[in-house]
Amino acid sequence: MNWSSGAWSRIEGIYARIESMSFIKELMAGTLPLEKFQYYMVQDAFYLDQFGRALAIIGARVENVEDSLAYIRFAEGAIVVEKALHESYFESFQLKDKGQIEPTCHHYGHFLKSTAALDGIEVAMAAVLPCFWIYKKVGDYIYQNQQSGNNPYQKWIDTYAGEEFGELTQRAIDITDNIARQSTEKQQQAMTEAFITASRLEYEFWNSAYSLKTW
Ligand SMILES: Cc1ncc(CN)c(N)n1
Repeated sequence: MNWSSGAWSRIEGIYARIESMSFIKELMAGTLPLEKFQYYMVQDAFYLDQFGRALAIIGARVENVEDSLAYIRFAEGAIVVEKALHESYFESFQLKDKGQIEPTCHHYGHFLKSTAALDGIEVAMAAVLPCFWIYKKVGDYIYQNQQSGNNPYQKWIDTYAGEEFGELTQRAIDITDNIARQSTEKQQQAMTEAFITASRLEYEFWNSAYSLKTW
């Protein structure tokens, strides 16, 4: 069995809880209060900045040149493509003040950057994987189950349910599985721990947006 299949089986409970979160249900129905989506977007702009840097650190550290290039491209994608989605929402909300980073985003971003910089490269790759994989799953889940055709959050849904994001996700899974094959059992366990932590933080990220959590 690939490392990724085993790791995903460890987060099935967390993922099931994500699908049934109020934030996700209301996003799917298009009824999520704008205030909660705006909070999420502001925090996510801070998040993407940190996620992009974590990916760039991995790109700089990984030995294989093709893998290095892949992570550098992932970093570019997070900063350019996903941020463009945010900019379009900021524009339509006429949001000028980009606010401040709140506790969950602060914790998650720093977890990713410190793991990318200080842990084994295989652990760093495992830590960033839920950021791709959970979003792809959630995007597909919403896309396949949404009822209303007039959803203000459709652009967000289409981005993560889209083919392009699916290809990036698969590439990240494949590279991480490949490095897991070259890792010891102890290293693989550390990878799984990092994968679980990041998945918990994905849950907390949406949860904190729903409760508008501040310092
Ligand atoms: C918190 C979070 N995690 C993941 C993604 C998708 N890269 C995102 N935009 N925001």
